[in-house]
Amino acid sequence: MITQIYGIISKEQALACLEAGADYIGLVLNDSIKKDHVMLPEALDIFAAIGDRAKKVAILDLGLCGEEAVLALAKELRPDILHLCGSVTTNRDFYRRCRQEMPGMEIMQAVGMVGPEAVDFATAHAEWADYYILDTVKTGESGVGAAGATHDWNLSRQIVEAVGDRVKVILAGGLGPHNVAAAIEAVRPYGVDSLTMTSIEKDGVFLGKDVEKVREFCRIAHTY
Ligand SMILES: O=C(O)c1ccccc1N[C@@H]1O[C@H](COP(=O)(O)O)[C@@H](O)[C@H]1O
Repeated sequence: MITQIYGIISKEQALACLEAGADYIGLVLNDSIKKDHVMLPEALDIFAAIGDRAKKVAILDLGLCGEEAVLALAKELRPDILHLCGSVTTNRDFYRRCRQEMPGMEIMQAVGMVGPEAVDFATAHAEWADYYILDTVKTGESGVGAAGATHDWNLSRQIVEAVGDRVKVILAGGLGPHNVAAAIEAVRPYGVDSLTMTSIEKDGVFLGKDVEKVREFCRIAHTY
């Protein structure tokens, strides 16, 4: 079972999460819901510090970004995995362009777990993406993720059963040390992801990662 840790805003935090057991490290460029984003120079610094010790994952499509801007940013940052969860719609031509212009970069498509239609979406697009990240949608938000809340794991399980032999499925949404074992037992995904429940926030302001919670999250997930 792989672990993906989001909310990385400095190279020190990236290295601490690596040491705590993160297999994939995620960051958000330019804009974010929780203000856990970084700008390009910091992102380049963080990815350089990680090197090949973890998969480097990036969300580039929040805010006003369109497909051209996302591709241009991807060419500069060169993530191992492009995580699509915001304004760039699921578009087969865009996926093709990513593969042609950024060979080797994998695509992680967010699936908003809003209801049974998520299972239909995941089944219909299974040959497009390398990964699905099954994530919660916060009421009133246009993107998928950073909700800090779980969703219906029965639907997630249905997606793993339907496409898990073709797409690597990562479960996200409100996961932390307190519930990751139950989530894995219920869904049996390829990996698990955490932002809010392994972070420090004060009065709704994101302050960084809680490395001991990251360590516990990774320890539990790695027993599977
Ligand atoms: O990390 C963010 O700021 C972010 C912003 C917009 C969409 C998605 C984002 N992050 C992804 O959401 C998951 C789940 O978050 P949580 O654990 O429920 O708070 C996070 O790990 C990222 O994959």
